[in-house]
Amino acid sequence: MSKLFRAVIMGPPGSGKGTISERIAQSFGLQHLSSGDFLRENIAANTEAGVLAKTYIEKRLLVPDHVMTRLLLPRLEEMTRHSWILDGFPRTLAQAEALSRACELDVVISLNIPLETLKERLRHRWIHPASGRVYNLCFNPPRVQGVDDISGEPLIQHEDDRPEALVARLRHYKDVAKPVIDLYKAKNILHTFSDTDTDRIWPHISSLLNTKIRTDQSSAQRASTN
Ligand SMILES: Nc1ncnc2c1ncn2[C@@H]1O[C@H](COP(=O)(O)OP(=O)(O)OP(=O)(O)O)[C@@H](O)[C@H]1O
Ligand SMILES: Nc1nc2c(ncn2[C@H]2C[C@H](O)[C@@H](COP(=O)(O)OP(=O)(O)O)O2)c(=O)[nH]1
Repeated sequence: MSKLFRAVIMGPPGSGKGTISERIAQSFGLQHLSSGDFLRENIAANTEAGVLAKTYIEKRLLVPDHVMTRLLLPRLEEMTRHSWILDGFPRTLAQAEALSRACELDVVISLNIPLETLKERLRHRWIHPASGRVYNLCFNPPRVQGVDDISGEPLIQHEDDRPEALVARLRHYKDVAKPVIDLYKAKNILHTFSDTDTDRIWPHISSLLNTKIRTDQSSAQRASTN
C-alpha cells in the first residue's frame, strides 16, 4: 500500500483554505476535512459537543480547545487508512500540540494573502449558513444571486466579514496562529505561499504536493521491497 499523506492548511479568514483544500482533494485524492464543516455536522445532529460548540460559534468565538480536540481527534482516528488535508484545525498551539501527539504531519501549507485582497474577497463573500458553502460574487458566484446552488435557500453575509471588522479578526488570527506557525517551522514542514490570487498560488502548491507525494510513495515502495 502507498504511504498515507497528511497535510494541514492554515491562513487568515478568506485566504482560500476551503477553495484550495477542495482543489487538493480533487487533484490528489486526499480527503478534505474541514473543522467548520465538522462542527456544523455536529450542530445539525444535536450532539453534546455540537450544542456546546454552537454557543461559541454564534458569538463568533473560537470553540474551546478541549471541545475541538475531543471532537476532531476521534474523527482523525477513523481516517487511519486515508490521506487527508485538514482545514481549520489546528488554530491554536494547544490544538497543534494535541494533533502532534495523535499523528505525524507531512506538510503544512500556510497562505499569506495581502490584507487589501482579504478585505475585497470577504466583502463579496456570501455563505449558506447550514452547510458552510461559500460563494464570491466575482470568483465563484452562485447560479442565482443570493441563493444556495444546492438547497435553494438564501445566502447570508457575516457581519464580521465587513472590512471594518476584518482588521481586528486578522490581528486575532495572527496572534493565535504565530506559535502554531513557529512550531511547524521548527519541525521543517511549513510551506508558505504569498500572492493575491488562488489561481497563481495553485500551481506552486500542486507542484509541492506532486513532489512530496511521489517521493514519499517511492521511498515507501523501496522500504517494502527491502
Ligand atoms: N480549530 C478550531 N478551533 C476553534 N474553533 C473553531 C475551529 N474551527 C472552527 N471553529 C469555529 O467554527 C466556526 C466556523 O468555522 P469555519 O472555519 O467554517 O469559518 P470561519 O471561522 O468563518 O473561517 P474563515 O473565515 O477562515 O473561513 C469558527 O468561527 C469558530 O467559531
Ligand atoms: N476574487 C477571488 N476570490 C477568491 C479567490 N480565491 C478564493 N476566493 C473567494 C472564495 C470565497 O468567497 C472567499 C474566501 O475563500 P475561502 O476558500 O472560503 O477561504 P477560507 O476562509 O476558507 O480561508 O474568497 C481568488 O483568487 N480571487
